[in-house]
Amino acid sequence: MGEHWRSLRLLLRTAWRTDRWRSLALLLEPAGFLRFALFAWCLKLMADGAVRHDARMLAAGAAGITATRVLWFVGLWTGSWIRIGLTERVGFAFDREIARLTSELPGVEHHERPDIQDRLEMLRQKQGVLGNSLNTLINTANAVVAGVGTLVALAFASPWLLLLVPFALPVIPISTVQQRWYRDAEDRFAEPTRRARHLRALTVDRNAGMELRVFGLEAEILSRFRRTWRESWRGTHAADRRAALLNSAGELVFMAGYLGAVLLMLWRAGQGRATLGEVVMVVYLAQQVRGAVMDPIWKVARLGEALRAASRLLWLQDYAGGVGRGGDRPAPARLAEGIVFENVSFRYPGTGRWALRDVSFRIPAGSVVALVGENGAGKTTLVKLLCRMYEPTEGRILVDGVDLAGIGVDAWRERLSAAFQDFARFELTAQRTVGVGHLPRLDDRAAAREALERAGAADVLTRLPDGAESQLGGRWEGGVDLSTGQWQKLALGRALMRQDPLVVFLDEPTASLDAMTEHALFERYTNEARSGASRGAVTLLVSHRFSTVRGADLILVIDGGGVAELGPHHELLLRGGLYAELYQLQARSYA
Ligand SMILES: Nc1ncnc2c1ncn2[C@@H]1O[C@H](COP(=O)(O)OP(=O)(O)OP(=O)(O)O)[C@@H](O)[C@H]1O
Repeated sequence: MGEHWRSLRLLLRTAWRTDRWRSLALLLEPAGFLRFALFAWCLKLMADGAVRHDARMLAAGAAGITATRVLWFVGLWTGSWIRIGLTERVGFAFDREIARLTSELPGVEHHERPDIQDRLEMLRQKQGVLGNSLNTLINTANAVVAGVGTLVALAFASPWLLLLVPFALPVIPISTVQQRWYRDAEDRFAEPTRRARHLRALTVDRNAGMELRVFGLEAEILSRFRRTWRESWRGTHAADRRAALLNSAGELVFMAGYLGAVLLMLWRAGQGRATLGEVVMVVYLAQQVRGAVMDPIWKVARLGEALRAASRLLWLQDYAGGVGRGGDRPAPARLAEGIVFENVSFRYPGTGRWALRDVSFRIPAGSVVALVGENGAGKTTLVKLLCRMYEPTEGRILVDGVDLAGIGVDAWRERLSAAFQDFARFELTAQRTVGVGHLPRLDDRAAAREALERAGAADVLTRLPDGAESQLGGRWEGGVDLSTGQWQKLALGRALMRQDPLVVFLDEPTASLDAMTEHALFERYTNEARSGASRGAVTLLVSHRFSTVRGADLILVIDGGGVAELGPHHELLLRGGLYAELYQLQARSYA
């Protein structure tokens, strides 16, 4: 219940902050829902006026009916106008909040943990419900006012008629049970739903398109998509079927009560204890009783769905609020000693396996270090820890003797630069695709050109129709498609935009380039890094190409999540350990 109140407060607070005047105006709308009771009362006046040949009574009833209809139309028109405007704004406010929370999360845990992915997927699915939640809240208030008005009018005609209410009551347990079924189905089938979306995304993914065709996977993916989608809907369909059966049973019970109420009024009229007007009023109102009881309950159930969606947003707010952003120390202006890993161990959240175990080593200030090791050894994990995508499970990372955890995440990130194997394809102009590497110089033509030249990637611009101003991405008007290698070159240029990074990560950033180009690029990077040595900047390169790696000052060999060897190329060769073995294996295959 406490969670529901929090969700309701979130909803009202968002509406209030979004548009105060519209929020206030909306409070008036429920008052218009007394119209059912007023309408029935006017019908009674008309019928009694006709029987008694009382023209004034008849005219008052007719005028009342006309007035309630006119008021209803005016209220509906202005109410909808206000409501649509406010609902759109509130929906947008929620969309913006979700985007803000997910994009401002400091790490990538939410991208990589399946349980968080499931929750985010559910939130995404319910984004529409959440956007419409204010509408649902007002509908609920309207239904409650209409229901109470109808019941009061009935009691006024004959208190006995309130006996009809219990016939409509089975809807309460029915609705509670139905809600539980739907919620269980939602939670149980979140995983297949996410999988179905992934498969659907694969069918339209440009990168996957080639492989799907070469391997003849289209039919297989489609059939898996169909199966998974069906599986994901199985729970909801089963809940739908069971809900429909229960609703029919509830309907039968109410019909019995309604017939009883009409018979009671006819009997009373026969005894001369009720007027024709009262009979008409009851025939009209009695059929509203089910709505008077059920509508608020249904609307409350819908509101429950909206509140559950809001509670998922609250969960995201709590989750985002609970993720630390490090201490408040600034990043050092320069590195004097270097970076030390002190007994660092790391387990990805939600897994029982150590990705890194008791890792200790030192990267001297101003050095270029290559990370090598077999697939899954832990190289990228090490890079992620240094980028602060995750914090070590055990141990410490020291930057010039200061615990990295005590430095603010944002302050630290401002001093990093990186190019990754899974680089982003920012479909902006070529200038900005590079410029986002250092936002203050987003549109600085000279800076972007210089960064591209230093990355050996200036040729990409010369091949574009409008040079740096060319729009990238084939799906945009006049947009140009680039090859993977060209995209990668722009990503490399981006990594050189920041002027004074303390650490530069190159995590297989040249995987789409040939070995010669990679070698030449790395040499250039090494020179770059050494020119930054005055600030003590460190470059960390992850590569599987030993011809490239050998130029580094130090080579860190990772094996099974631990440090196997550390030293310069010639030393490691002489040592005849894992590095020497891997190096010679690759050299022989090249020969
Ligand atoms: N998000 C994740 N969640 C759980 N385990 C992960 C995650 N990412 C990596 N791992 C596991 O951590 C270990 C180290 O992975 P990592 O990506 O660091 O290897 P790597 O040396 O960079 O490999 P590669 O050369 O293939 O890129 C592997 O066993 C991998 O399965």
